[in-house]
Amino acid sequence: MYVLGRDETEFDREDATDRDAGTSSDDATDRDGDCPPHTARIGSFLARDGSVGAAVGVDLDGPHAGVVFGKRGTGKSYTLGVLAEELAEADGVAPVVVDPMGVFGGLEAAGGRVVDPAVRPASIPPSTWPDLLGLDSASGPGSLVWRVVADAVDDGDREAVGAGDSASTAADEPSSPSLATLREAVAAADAPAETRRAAANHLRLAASWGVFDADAPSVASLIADGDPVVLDLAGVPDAAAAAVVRAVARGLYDARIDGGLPRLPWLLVDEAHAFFDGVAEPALRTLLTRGRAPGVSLVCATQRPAALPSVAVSQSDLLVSHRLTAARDVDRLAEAEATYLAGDLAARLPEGVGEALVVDDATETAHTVAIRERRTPHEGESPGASRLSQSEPR
Ligand SMILES: Nc1ncnc2c1ncn2[C@@H]1O[C@H](COP(=O)(O)OP(=O)(O)OP(=O)(O)O)[C@@H](O)[C@H]1O
Repeated sequence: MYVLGRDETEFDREDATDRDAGTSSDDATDRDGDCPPHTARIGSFLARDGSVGAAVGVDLDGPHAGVVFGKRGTGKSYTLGVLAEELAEADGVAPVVVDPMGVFGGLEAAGGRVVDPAVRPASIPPSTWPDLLGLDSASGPGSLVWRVVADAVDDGDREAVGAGDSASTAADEPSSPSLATLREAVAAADAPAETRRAAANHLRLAASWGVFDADAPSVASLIADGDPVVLDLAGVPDAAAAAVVRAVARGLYDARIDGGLPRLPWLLVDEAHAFFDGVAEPALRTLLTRGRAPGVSLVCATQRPAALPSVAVSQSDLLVSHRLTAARDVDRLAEAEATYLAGDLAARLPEGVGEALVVDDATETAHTVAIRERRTPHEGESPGASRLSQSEPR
């Protein structure tokens, strides 16, 4: 098997080129052979004549940053699901899937759990709250919310220390005010009535999102057993979904820094473009630029590569691109600035669903890969009129 993302693959680059072209004599053995430990088998090399070559895996021994690109319906979510299945079976890792479209429920067949996301208000920094609520932080209501959250979090920390909580317990499960507590603090604040009313209204709106819970379990405790956790964000308002992604991304990073997570977490984010222009952005950026040091992997899938910051591509050591056609999206791919990608990139992107150009920074190679079929159900079928007319009673 050819292992992407691992500096010392079993084969040298020349060998990989042979395999890419489907000419290696032991292709069949490799295709059907066992998967080496700490490797995710994602598919097989695909030759230009359409023949399938050696198996291709992704290194799971160390952390990675990756992107999965492709036009609608080319197989991005499916590919993310294949990776999640492999992570479900691997030792020492823990996948968390951000599922904005509700298409990863099939991972339950791989031992996964679909959870309604819950976030402690304290896991969103006080300075971020005005933005989260759509308030200008320089405005009266915005600065009031900022101040009230900061005071409530400080009070909570003091109480935890006063109650004799050990530092580590406080770090694992920091106490958090509830939204009701925050609203009470707003009502009692020394501020004009109009300011208090506006701040309270925005907090009430946030409560209606249904994702804030002062007693929500930490993400580290959710993934303690290593089984996949699917955060079902279907139907959750954009701002609330962004808050969830922020809290989870930061929670994984902090848990690894604090030593509170014995596994290497993999955060797989579908429809990732939706999270790079809101409150989740700083946490995702942290994972992209600094996540690998403590062992946190991030894989972002999107149909709109141009909507991701350049850093998403420049920091990724693994790039999987299904078909793209828009020039601005292909340009973002080209920002990988890899000399081995020189030439007409758009022309190198495979046409077929489930086929991808895979760029591996570790070995500085690019290959066409046919992503393998899912073992668990994929729920991302686009609704088609023909399929609907078959299932609807007439
Ligand atoms: N590797 C594959 N093997 C077999 N079928 C696949 C593969 N990848 C994708 N498909 C098929 O293509 C369909 C679309 O794939 P998927 O839902 O992943 O698209 P997508 O790129 O995420 O689309 P969208 O942008 O609309 O979310 C799947 O439902 C599945 O039927």
